[in-house]
Amino acid sequence: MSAKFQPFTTEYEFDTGKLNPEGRVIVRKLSHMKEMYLDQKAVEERVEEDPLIYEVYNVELPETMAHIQHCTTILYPGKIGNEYFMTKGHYHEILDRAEIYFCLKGKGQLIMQTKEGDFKKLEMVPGTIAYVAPEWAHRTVNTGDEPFIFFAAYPGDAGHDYGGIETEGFVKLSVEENGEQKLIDNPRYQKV
Ligand SMILES: O=P(O)(O)OC[C@H]1O[C@](O)(CO)[C@@H](O)[C@@H]1O
Ligand SMILES: [Fe+2]
Repeated sequence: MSAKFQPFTTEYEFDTGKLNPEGRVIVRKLSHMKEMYLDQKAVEERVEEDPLIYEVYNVELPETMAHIQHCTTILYPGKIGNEYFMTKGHYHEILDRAEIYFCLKGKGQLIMQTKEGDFKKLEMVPGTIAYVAPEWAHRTVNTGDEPFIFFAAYPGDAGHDYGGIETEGFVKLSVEENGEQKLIDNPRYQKV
């Protein structure tokens, strides 16, 4: 009797950060996440141009606990107003599912929070392995001037819950002020 699922490899392309085969690709432009940036005037000014913010290359696997989802994310450099390009960010639908990030290129931040309002920021450069512990929502931010690329792996059944994050965002926002990166309180955030 043979196992139901066969082992396989996927190739990481060092120059682009893409996977081969590409798998399931998620493309997020500004128009897909307009309400997530604080400066809505800056959003309106940029939305016609609709900059590409990030792409995720997902190895296609069943969404069950038996599997380990894995993907690369290419988060482009840029800002909307003074807020750095970032991913949407999410809790896992099954809240206590963890995740591992491995930074491959560029530099950025991993910002995290719990439903109780705890907040944590980790800096990521090539070689950094970050552990997103169970119950922490996670978002990445590109604070550099080249693509920020990382590999992620997480339990197959974790799912994505964008709930409150789509409407009010994270506890803190990552912005540039006078040429310096800063975390500021998010005026829209309310503890659920
Ligand atoms: O789902 P979001 O928050 O838009 O961001 C995509 C992120 O989620 C993951 O696909 C998995 O949690 C990451 O690899 C990726 O960066
Ligand atoms: Fe996740």
